[in-house]
Amino acid sequence: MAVYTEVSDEHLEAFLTEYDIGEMLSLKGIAEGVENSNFLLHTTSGSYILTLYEKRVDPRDLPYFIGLMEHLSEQGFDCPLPIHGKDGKSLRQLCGRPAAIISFLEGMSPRRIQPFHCRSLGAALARMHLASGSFDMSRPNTLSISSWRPLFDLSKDRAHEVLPGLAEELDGELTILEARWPENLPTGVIHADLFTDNVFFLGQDLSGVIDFYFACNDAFAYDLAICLNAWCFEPDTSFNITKAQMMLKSYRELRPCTEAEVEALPILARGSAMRFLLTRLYDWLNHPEGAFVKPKDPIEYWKKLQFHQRVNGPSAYGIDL
Ligand SMILES: Nc1ncnc2c1ncn2[C@@H]1O[C@H](COP(=O)(O)OP(=O)(O)O)[C@@H](O)[C@H]1O
Ligand SMILES: N[C@@H](CCOP(=O)(O)O)C(=O)O
Repeated sequence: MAVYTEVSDEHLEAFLTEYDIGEMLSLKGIAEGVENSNFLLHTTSGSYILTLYEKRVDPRDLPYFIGLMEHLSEQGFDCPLPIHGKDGKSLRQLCGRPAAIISFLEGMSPRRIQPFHCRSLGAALARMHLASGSFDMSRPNTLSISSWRPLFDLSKDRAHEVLPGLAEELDGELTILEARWPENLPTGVIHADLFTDNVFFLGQDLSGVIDFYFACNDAFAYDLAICLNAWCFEPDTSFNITKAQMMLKSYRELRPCTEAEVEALPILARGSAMRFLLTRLYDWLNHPEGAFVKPKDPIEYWKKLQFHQRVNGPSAYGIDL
C-alpha cells in the first residue's frame, strides 16, 4: 500500500469544504502504487481519488500533470479529470503536502496480460501521443539519460546487497548507453510510466489510463520501449514476441514510426530497463520508515535489460522497417 502521509477525518473534512462534492462518507488508503499517497474517497456525490504528492513529484510540475489530464480529457482520451474547488483551483495543500482530487475511473488493471491487452495498449498509446500534440505546456524528462548516472551513484556502493557484481555491470552499461543514446527522434508528450497498473480495462475494452505523474516531453519511441518492458515479458521474464508485435502494430497503424524510431528501439528498450532498474534499486535500498509501500523488484529489470543487450535489431521485437 502506498500511503506515506496519513490524513485525519478533521483535516479531510476541512479540506472538503473547499469543494462542492458533498459530504465525506469514507476514505480508504489504496493498496497499489509506490510514488504518491492515494486514497479512495466516497462522498455523498460519488467516488473520487485523493492524491497527496510525495517524494519524486516536484510541486512546480503539478500544473503540467493536471493540465495534461484536462487536455487529454477534452480531446476525448479516457483519463481522470481533476476536480476544481469552489475557487476554481484543482491543486491545494493537505497535511503539508500538495494534494488534488481527481475523478474515479471505472475498470481494473489486467492481472494476466494477454496479447489483446497489448493490442489495445498500442492503440491507446498512439492516441495519447496524437491527442497531446495540441497541449501547449512542456516539461523535460527529469528521469532521462542524464539523470541515470547521478541516480546510480546514490546506490552503487550498496548495489551488491541486491546482486553481487551489479554495480560493475551497471557502470559498464551506462557507459554504452551514454555513447549510443539516440538524438533527434520525433518528440512530444509521453506518459513515461505506462505500466499494466496504470491502464484500466472493463471486460476486454481498455477503459482509460491513469498516473500521469512522470509525463514529460521526450521521444515517442521511448514510451514504446517502456511499454515493451512493462507489457511484453512473461512473469518468468521470458520475452513474448507476439505481445510486442501486437502492441507495435496497433501503435503504428495510428502513428506510423520513422525508420530511425524503429532502429532505435533496442537501445531505447535497454535505456528504459536501466531507468526503472535504477529507481527500483534506490527505493529497495532506501525504504522510508513507517510508510505503507511494497518496493518493486530491481532484479526483474536487470533480467529485462540483459535480454535487450542480446538482441540484434528491431526484428527481435517482431517488427521491421
Ligand atoms: N482515477 C482513478 N480511478 C480509479 N482508481 C485510481 C485512480 N487513480 C489511482 N487509482 C488507484 O490507485 C492506485 C495507485 O495510483 P497511481 O497513480 O498508480 O499511484 P502512484 O501515484 O503512486 O504512482 C492505482 O493502481 C489504482 O488502483
Ligand atoms: N512503474 C514503476 C513504479 C512507479 O509506478 P506506480 O504506478 O506503481 O506508482 C516501476 O514499476 O518501477
